[in-house]
Amino acid sequence: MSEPIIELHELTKKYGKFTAVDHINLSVQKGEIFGILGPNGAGKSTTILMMLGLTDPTSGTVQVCGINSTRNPIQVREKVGYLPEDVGFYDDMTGIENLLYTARLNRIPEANARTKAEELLERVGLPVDTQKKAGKYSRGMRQRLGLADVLIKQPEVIILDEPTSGIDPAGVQEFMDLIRQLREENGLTVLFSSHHLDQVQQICDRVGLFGGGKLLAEVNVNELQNEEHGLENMYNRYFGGGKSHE
Ligand SMILES: Nc1ncnc2c1ncn2[C@@H]1O[C@H](COP(=O)(O)OP(=O)(O)OP(=O)(O)O)[C@@H](O)[C@H]1O
Repeated sequence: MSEPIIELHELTKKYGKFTAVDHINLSVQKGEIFGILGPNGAGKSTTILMMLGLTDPTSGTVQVCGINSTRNPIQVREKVGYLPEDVGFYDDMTGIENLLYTARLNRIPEANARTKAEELLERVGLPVDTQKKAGKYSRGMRQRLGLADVLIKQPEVIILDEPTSGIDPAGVQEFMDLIRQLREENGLTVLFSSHHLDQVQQICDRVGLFGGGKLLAEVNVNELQNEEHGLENMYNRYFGGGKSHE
């Protein structure tokens, strides 16, 4: 049975006379991996910011886990983990120290926090007892630590913005497998915003194509399964252009 966990209704954001997000209606179901695709300036980030309650809509509504993000931004952020493209850490602290810091901010009891942090480091494939400071981590290690940092508060929804950029191909594959496992084992709902069409096609159940502030189409990725570049062809039908969407 499907159960909507993210619901946008006529969601609109204007900056002066400019409409960045234009009457978007969308329903993402619990346990779905939903892709957000579109060219620069399509309104993807603004939509995500409204989901997180970090910017207010001009009109329309956004609900996540049944909570109105605009009216109750703090409650929403307790349920939603957000991994931005460039994660910020305390660079002079180790991975586990960073996780414990986030755990304290989220009022996770100290005793549980250490066990949880160690479990998560293992889960994302980072060494548990290293003295290496986060400032010395490679890009791929930072993304893995970012994912652990998002997961420590046990969110119901995670929003990943270009999570694989700068990671080598083997690392990308591991990262994607991990996301899928998290959905399967924990019933996590994932919003995956990326310009990498092949990754989106590989991991997502459905994809929303954003353009000019509008949700132009919702694509069921299963229906493209037999087409090697199915999503890319579909993207090009809407937005034109060549192979790269970096
Ligand atoms: N604070 C702001 N003030 C004015 N205009 C803004 C503001 N934030 C975003 N915009 C405009 O709104 C439009 C949508 O921006 P948004 O960042 O949501 O696009 P995006 O799809 O996330 O793009 P990208 O792929 O480049 O991240 C853009 O034209 C942008 O210039």
